[in-house]
Amino acid sequence: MAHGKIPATVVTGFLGAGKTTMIRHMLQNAGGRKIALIINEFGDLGVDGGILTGCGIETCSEEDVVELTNGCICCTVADDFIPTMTKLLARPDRPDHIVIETSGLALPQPLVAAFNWPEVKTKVTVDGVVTVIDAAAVAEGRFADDEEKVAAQRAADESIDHDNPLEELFEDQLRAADLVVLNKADLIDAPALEMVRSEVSSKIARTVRTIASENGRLPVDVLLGLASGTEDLIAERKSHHEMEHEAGTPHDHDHDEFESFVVQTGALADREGFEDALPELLARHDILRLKGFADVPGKPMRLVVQAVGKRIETYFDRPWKPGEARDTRFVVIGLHDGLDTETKHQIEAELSAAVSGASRQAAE
Ligand SMILES: Nc1nc2c(ncn2[C@@H]2O[C@H](COP(=O)(O)OP(=O)(O)OP(=O)(O)O)[C@@H](O)[C@H]2O)c(=O)[nH]1
Repeated sequence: MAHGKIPATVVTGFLGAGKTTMIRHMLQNAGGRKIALIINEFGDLGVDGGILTGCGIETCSEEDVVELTNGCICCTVADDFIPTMTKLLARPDRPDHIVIETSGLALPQPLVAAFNWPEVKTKVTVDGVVTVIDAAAVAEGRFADDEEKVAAQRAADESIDHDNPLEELFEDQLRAADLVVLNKADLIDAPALEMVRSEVSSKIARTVRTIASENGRLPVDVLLGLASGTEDLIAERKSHHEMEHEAGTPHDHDHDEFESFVVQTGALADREGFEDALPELLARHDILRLKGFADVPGKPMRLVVQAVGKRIETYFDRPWKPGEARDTRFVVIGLHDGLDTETKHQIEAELSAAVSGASRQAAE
């Protein structure tokens, strides 16, 4: 597109739903489109940016990835997102499309609303909000089990309205959607998938397209080119937070509900033992998500570690660069209440033991 507004796609979705995997597939199949990627990463370590820039795709140069590392878009739109966008738009090589991956913990509404800011509105339009969900998790009822109870409680008592923030966040992400991707369809059967589809539809007042995917492998034309102009529609897709404000019950919108911290350990001496130990370690401390990179001695490649619930995945993504520190670092994300300083130290010690193989030796 030589002139006119640049379309921007906002990819949102819960932790570990498969946003990065989908975007990576999209970049690999961009079909000549020049896509600029903005990543809003929760935590100190831009792991998703690292994974995407490490993908080795010709069309995906490191300069095209811009990371916002200081927290949720919702709180940093003014001082972080807008300048990033302005900088991107000032570049001589205009992208054909902008893709923004939001943090798994961000509300999409404020971000989409930010496209109405004067500096941005004249140059960019929101092509669509694509919400990726982990259909396998939803099929297990992970965001649905207490729904009625919570709704009833909320109606009865405003002061407990954040008792189930994960579920609210999930619903807010669905409400903002122009397209919902039911990812991880490979992990469930057809009836379960249909159940998830109708549950998703029941949470969205409008008719929104849903599409099943495995590892985010969807034709790029399905994801890009929705031409929704969502910035003009987002006021109708209110989040719980916005509705509560309008109801005149301002509350402490506290991102401290979630907490992330970075753990740096020694090199990964015992990959198998580490993978075996990890699910229990995460469950023991109610960790929502762990991801990072590891140095496996003797291997020229960097090992990516991904963990969501019981599912652990490790793979080598790219060689360590000359001069790059072969660090082993993980971002750990959990609920704020469950992560006091003592617990963090405990997690750090347990991760170090698992990485070094000490925990396996102790068990034997
Ligand atoms: N079985 C299966 N696994 C998947 C699928 N899509 C993604 N995964 C895996 O799920 C994990 C999380 O995927 P990501 O793409 O990192 O998820 P994300 O939404 O970017 O996660 P956050 O960055 O934490 O918000 C990875 O281990 C993926 O390989 C899928 O369709 N099926």
